[in-house]
Amino acid sequence: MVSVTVQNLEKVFPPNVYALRDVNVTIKDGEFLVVLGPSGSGKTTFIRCIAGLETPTKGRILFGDAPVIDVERGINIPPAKRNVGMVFQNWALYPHMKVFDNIAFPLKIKKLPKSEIERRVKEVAEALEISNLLDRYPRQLSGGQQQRVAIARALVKEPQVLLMDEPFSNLDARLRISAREFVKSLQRRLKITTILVTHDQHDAYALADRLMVINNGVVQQISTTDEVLNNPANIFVAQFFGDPPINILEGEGRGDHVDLGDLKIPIPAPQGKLQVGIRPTDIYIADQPLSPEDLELKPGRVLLVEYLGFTPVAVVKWERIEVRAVMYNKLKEGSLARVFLKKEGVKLFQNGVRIK
Ligand SMILES: Nc1ncnc2c1ncn2[C@@H]1O[C@H](COP(=O)(O)OP(=O)(O)OP(=O)(O)O)[C@@H](O)[C@H]1O
Repeated sequence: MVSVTVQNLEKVFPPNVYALRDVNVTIKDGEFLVVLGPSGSGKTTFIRCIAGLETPTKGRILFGDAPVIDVERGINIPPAKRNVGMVFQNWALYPHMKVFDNIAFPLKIKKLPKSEIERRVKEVAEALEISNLLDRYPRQLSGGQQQRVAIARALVKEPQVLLMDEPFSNLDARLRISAREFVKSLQRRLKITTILVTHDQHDAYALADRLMVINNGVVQQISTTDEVLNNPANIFVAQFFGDPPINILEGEGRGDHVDLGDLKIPIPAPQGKLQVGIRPTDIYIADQPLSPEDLELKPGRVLLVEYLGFTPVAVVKWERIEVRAVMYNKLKEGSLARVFLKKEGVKLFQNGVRIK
């Protein structure tokens, strides 16, 4: 396997759409990188540039030490010679071919001997637990099975790099979870350098060794999922990654505290307007503090109790401000609640950029 190094990558679509701006990232040998961003952020363009299906306007990409594209030096290795496996959003199986032939297709193009093709298709089918499906047509398979066939077809070439573009988007919620587990354990087993693109933060959280968050073609942050969650680089990242979503409140820095109007939080903060980010897991309703360091705020009114996953989260209101807070007791809507804050979880932003 290889590392993938992306340097100063830019893609401008005519007349003037900047799909990618100066992207720099190195994906280590055997690493699982997830690229997370909203619709239109440049994710597909990024992965297609790596596959060779799109030609960047600037920059270079190396597999190990070897450039597969270097715009300035005029190097552009065609997709078939890059030895990448690609799984597309719609899986792109050939409907008129049986599973065996779908998987065998990339090897037939390479004109490998029949016996070799047979051996490799059987091997990959076994690894993906679809040996019993080789005689069926794609329409005779469930979504999860079709996805495995698409992955088998990507892997049968024994690629150096596996690229997956929204591979779970056609699966229902339950299948999605088992498909994620499957992809993760397969990647661990094969130790194949993998880049997966998704707009779904749950995919990202479940799969990524490292996460690259992108918006408007600009990389916002590249780090482990925990680091992105606990130390988001800016407000966009803080709001885009995290479930339940982070509370963002307008405040005023006053040196030794932040003034939120209804509440004053005793943490050091530069003078002036700022935004305060508090994850619902860092502000909670309970009968007593979970830890002696946690700060008790003024009691707030429980406006609403909602369930995010199976976790009860309350919308708490003071005079003006409202936040979502995890709930550890069974208070009814309308009750006055004791509210506690984990001060170390409070994040401060100025002009959208993280300052603390
Ligand atoms: N062939 C093209 N011609 C012109 N503009 C394009 C082309 N392909 C993509 N774009 C534009 O480039 C930007 C990035 O698109 P891209 O498909 O990479 O985003 P994405 O993050 O993958 O989005 P989605 O999640 O919706 O698939 C968008 O503004 C898109 O409209």
